[in-house]
Formats: sequence, C-alpha cells, structure tokens
Amino acid sequence: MYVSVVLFTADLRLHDHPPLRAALDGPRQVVPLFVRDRGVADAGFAAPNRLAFLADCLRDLDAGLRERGGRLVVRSGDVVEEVCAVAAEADADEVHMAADASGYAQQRERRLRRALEAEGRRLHVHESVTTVVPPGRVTPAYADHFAVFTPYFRQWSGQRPRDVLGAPRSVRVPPGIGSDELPSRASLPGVSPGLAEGGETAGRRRLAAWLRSGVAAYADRNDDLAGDATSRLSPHLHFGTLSPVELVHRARRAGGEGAEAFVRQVAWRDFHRQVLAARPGAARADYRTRHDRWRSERTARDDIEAWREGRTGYPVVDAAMRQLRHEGWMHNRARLLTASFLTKTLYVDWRVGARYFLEWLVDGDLANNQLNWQWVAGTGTDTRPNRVLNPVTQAKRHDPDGAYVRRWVPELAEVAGAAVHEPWRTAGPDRERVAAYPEPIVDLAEGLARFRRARSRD
Ligand SMILES: Cc1cc2nc3c(=O)[nH]c(=O)nc-3n(C[C@H](O)[C@H](O)[C@H](O)COP(=O)(O)OP(=O)(O)OC[C@H]3O[C@@H](n4cnc5c(N)ncnc54)[C@H](O)[C@@H]3O)c2cc1C
Repeated sequence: MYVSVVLFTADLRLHDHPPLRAALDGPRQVVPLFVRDRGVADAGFAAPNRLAFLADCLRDLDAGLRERGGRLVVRSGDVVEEVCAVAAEADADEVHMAADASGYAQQRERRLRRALEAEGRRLHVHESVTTVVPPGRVTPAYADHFAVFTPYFRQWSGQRPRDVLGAPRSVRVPPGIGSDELPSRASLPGVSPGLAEGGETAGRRRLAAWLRSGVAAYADRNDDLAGDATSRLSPHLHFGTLSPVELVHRARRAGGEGAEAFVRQVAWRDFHRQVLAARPGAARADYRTRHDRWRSERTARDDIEAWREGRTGYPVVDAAMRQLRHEGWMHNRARLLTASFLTKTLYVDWRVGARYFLEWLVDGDLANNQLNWQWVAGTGTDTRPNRVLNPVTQAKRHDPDGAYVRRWVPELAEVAGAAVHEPWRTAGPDRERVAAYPEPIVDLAEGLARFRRARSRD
C-alpha cells in the first residue's frame, strides 16, 4: 500500500486542503501529522492565546478525521526529526505540506527536503496558506517582490484563484503509529478570558454568519470601533482553519461593495507574505530604514509599561490595549492607533510593540504583524513615514459616541458622549468623577515635536 504523510502546519482544516487532497489521490493510506515544533517555541512564538486556540484546532481536526475513519497523529520535538521518524514508522513514500513565507518556514522546508531525500522519500510542497500569489513566487517585472500594494493588488485581482477542493470522505491511517495526547486549552495558564473558540468547525460557522449578515456593510462600517463590524476571521486565517481561497471565492459570490472591500483587505495578507518570503529579515530589521534612534527601552520603560497596561491617559489607546489583553484580539483601527502612539508619540522602537502584540494576539502572525508595525512606524513598504495618527481626533471619528472606550475603560463609563475621548487632566471639569483614571503620560504636541526632531536628523 502506498503511504503518504501529510504535515499540517498553518492549514489546520479538512476543506480545501491541497496537501491532503494530493496525498489521498489514489488508493493510499495517509498519516495526518502535526508536530508541536520545538523551534517555534524556542523562537518565543508559543504565546498562551495562540496555544489555546491551537489546542482547539487540533482537537477539532482530530474529530473531523475520526468522522472519516482516521485520526490526527501529534508529535513534539524538532519538526524535521519528527516527520522523518513518522515517515519511517509508517514506511511512507512521500510527505506533503504547505509552503509558507517566513525565514523559519523556508528553512524548515529545505531541511525537511534534504533529510527525506537522504532516506529515499519525496517532499511535495503545495500552496495552501495563501490565495493567489504564493510566497516566493518571482514576478519578473518586480524583481523578487512587490513593495507597493496597489500594483500588487492589480496583479492579484487579475488572477483567478484555483478551484475550491472538497473535504475528503474517508481517510485511512496505517495502524500502530504512536501519538502524543492532544493538548487542551483548559490546562493552559495565562489565556485571555474572552478568547474566541478555535477549530475549523468554529471557523466555518463564523464565515457563514459573516457572509450572511456582516460582509455587505463592510465597506461602510469596517472602521467603526464599537460596531465590531469586521469579520474576526484573522485567527482562522492565521491557523488555516479557513482556506483563504475558499474565503475569497465565497465572498466574491456574495458580491457587492462590502465583499469587494473585504476581498481587497484579504489581499493585504498575501501582499505581506510575498514581501516576507523575499525579505525574511524584515521580521526583525527595518524594511526601509529611517535611521531612527528610538528612545531606549530603559529610558522609556514607564511609558512602555503604561502603554502595555492601558493606562496612558489617552482613552482610545487604553481601551484598545485592554481589549487586546481581554480578548487576545484588537480591531484594525485600534492596532493602527496604538502602534502610531507607541512609535510616533512615545518614539519607541516598533519592535517593542510588535513583540508585545505577538505575546497576546491570537492571530499574531509574523508577516502581518511585523510588516504592519513597520508600515505604521514608517520603516515598511508602501508607507507615509511621517504620518501620525492623533488618538483624540481618530477616536472622535471612529468611535463618535464613545461606546468603544466606555466598554473597555470602566473608569470612564459615566462620561457621556464624545467627551470621553479627551485625556483626563487634573484641572478638567469632570476630573472628580473619573479620579481613578490616570493622567496622560505625554503631551501630544510634545511627543510629536520629539518625533519630528528625531526624523529631521535624517
Ligand atoms: C500594528 C498592526 C499589527 C497587526 N498584526 C496582525 C497580526 O499579527 N495578524 C493579522 O492577521 N493581522 C494583523 N494586523 C492586520 C489587521 O489589523 C488584522 O488582520 C485585522 O484587524 C483582523 O481582524 P478581522 O479578521 O476582523 O479583519 P477583517 O477586516 O475582517 O479583514 C479580513 C482579513 O483580511 C486580512 N487583513 C485585514 N487587514 C489586514 C492588514 N492590514 N494586513 C494584513 N492582512 C489584513 C486578515 O487576514 C483579516 O482577517 C495588524 C495590523 C496592525 C496595524
């Protein structure tokens, strides 16, 4: 019997799964494998919220495989050693997996190919994580990648994504392959109380609800902080419990302005992946440096701590940072505001903020996080380096009646209307009512002047 191993990575689903479909093509047995990779933990990427979501995903994937006569094999350790060990145990002929963008993922693929070929086995790599332009795909007109979103999107829109693949009806796993126990979210410490449920079942439910009653209004409402009118599909896209190809097909089928705007936003995810695939170093270093001499972490320690804990005295910034800790997720507009506040008002290195986001975000994703941080800090692709988002005017525009701030900052719950967005100064008229709320840690004009002085040195 021909045996294949399917290594699940950032594609923890059964629907529209090219590696699984290829492995099942013909009379074959398959070992569906997930490795809890020591390399990912060593890189500091194993944060509690993502581990909890991942535990849900693995349990759901195992349940789906069992319904089809199979099961998920889970191993822990070095990914290459574990895949080779399982392939040897199962006497497998080949391994199938998805391509991905980060330097780590590219190195993993190279190591795995070498190790498997040394044992006479083949590695097949599929496009399962992106939608249209896959990581590492060279586009002759733009050397190795697109640095500007608009021409990228033009090319992206001109290509029809491949057809959606159905979930398999049955999966036959060879007997006797040992597996670790499946992890469970209940046993994990430090998880946000409002964390969403993981897994393909939850993801498909969310997608169906979004297409039914959310996407049509996306173009008008996606920046409405209190309305929560975005899809919240990002953790499902990050873990691959939803296929981006299926998502785009179904959104386009729904049609209309909202769906178009939504699909354009999904293309940003591919855009960042093709940048990271070509420039893996951009996960750590400036993509396009401005030679910033950021305040040192020691000098800015108190400001950084206030920002992390949501007590800067700027209500919308504090609301967003508290939402992050409570839910492990934050609205895109809030991510933009808080990142701008850290890098351009406090003048703190974008890496400090990016690291903190990765500690908490359930969708924390190297490509999207690091490159969005750089976009805001003005060191990234396609960016306006000196644009600063004023947290007060932005809050009045995107949370006009203050509902978002009042939801997350209970000290301000009694303050009516848009007045809630003003930083609460000692001399202010409502100060007594909001005595528990902190003084602003920085004067906006001073923060901006510091930023402009620093950038004008270039
Ligand atoms: C500083 C900063 C850090 C960020 N870190 C991450 C991160 O770690 N992981 C992450 O998935 N997104 C990140 N984003 C992008 C964006 O904020 C989130 O994708 C979005 O808020 C997720 O919510 P949603 O699924 O409701 O988005 P929707 O508005 O419903 O969009 C649908 C999907 O499109 C993609 N998308 C939307 N906006 C962007 C964008 N700007 N860049 C790339 N893809 C996008 C996401 O996959 C998202 O799920 C970051 C943005 C900023 C400004």
